Amino acid sequence: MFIHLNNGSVRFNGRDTVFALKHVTMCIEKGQWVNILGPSGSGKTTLLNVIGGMLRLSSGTITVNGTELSVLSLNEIQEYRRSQIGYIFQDFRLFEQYNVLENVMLPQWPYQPRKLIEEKAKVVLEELHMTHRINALPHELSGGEKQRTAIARAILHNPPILLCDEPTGNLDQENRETILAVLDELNKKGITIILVTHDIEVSKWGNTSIYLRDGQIQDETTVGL
Ligand SMILES: Nc1ncnc2c1ncn2[C@@H]1O[C@H](COP(=O)(O)OP(=O)(O)OP(=O)(O)O)[C@@H](O)[C@H]1O
Repeated sequence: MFIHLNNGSVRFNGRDTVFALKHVTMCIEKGQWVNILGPSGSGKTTLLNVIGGMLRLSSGTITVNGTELSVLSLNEIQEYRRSQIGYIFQDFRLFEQYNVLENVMLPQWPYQPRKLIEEKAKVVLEELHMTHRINALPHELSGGEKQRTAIARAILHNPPILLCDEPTGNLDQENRETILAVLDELNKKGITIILVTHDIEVSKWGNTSIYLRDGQIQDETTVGL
């Protein structure tokens, strides 16, 4: 099993104690595209963050690609995130002062020679039909172009897993379809996609959908085909 969450719970101890995930068990096979649906506050982003190593479980275990995340040190978790995970967001999270090419290259700057990163970034941006915009600043881009830039940045290091948090939430219908088609192409090349959405139309894409309510998977959900 590529991703195996076993009886995983997340408890936040703030002013109120909140169980964002409650004893969730699920499996995801390599190369799948899994949508996570559910109402606001149901635990979707929490689940994504647990898989991405941004958040530790309060109890239970999660194993990704043979590695149990709870036993990793901080450095090992950072390395896990760097090698295994790409992440895209509804609000794109581009750096406004940098152009498209620089935005794509930035996360890899500490790790590889600049020239090599630039070559790779240009290839990825060409695949995403962004070559004509590599010098543009984020505020000069359309929403779809911003998200294609964010996708290029997220996949530059060839992660096996792409986590998508409402990736089409800020896009019109045409751009939504374009971005989903881009994700579909990446998925066909083998990347595992886990996508959080409110939008039932988006869930028509991919292999399967998980419905969360109040931190738990709903009964009718098909988990792991
Ligand atoms: N850092 C935190 N501290 C305390 N409670 C939190 C924290 N992060 C999330 N929660 C709570 O955990 C629950 C699940 O939150 P989560 O963000 O995973 O939901 P979601 O399904 O992604 O919601 P939305 O669709 O609104 O983004 C919510 O009740 C939320 O208030």
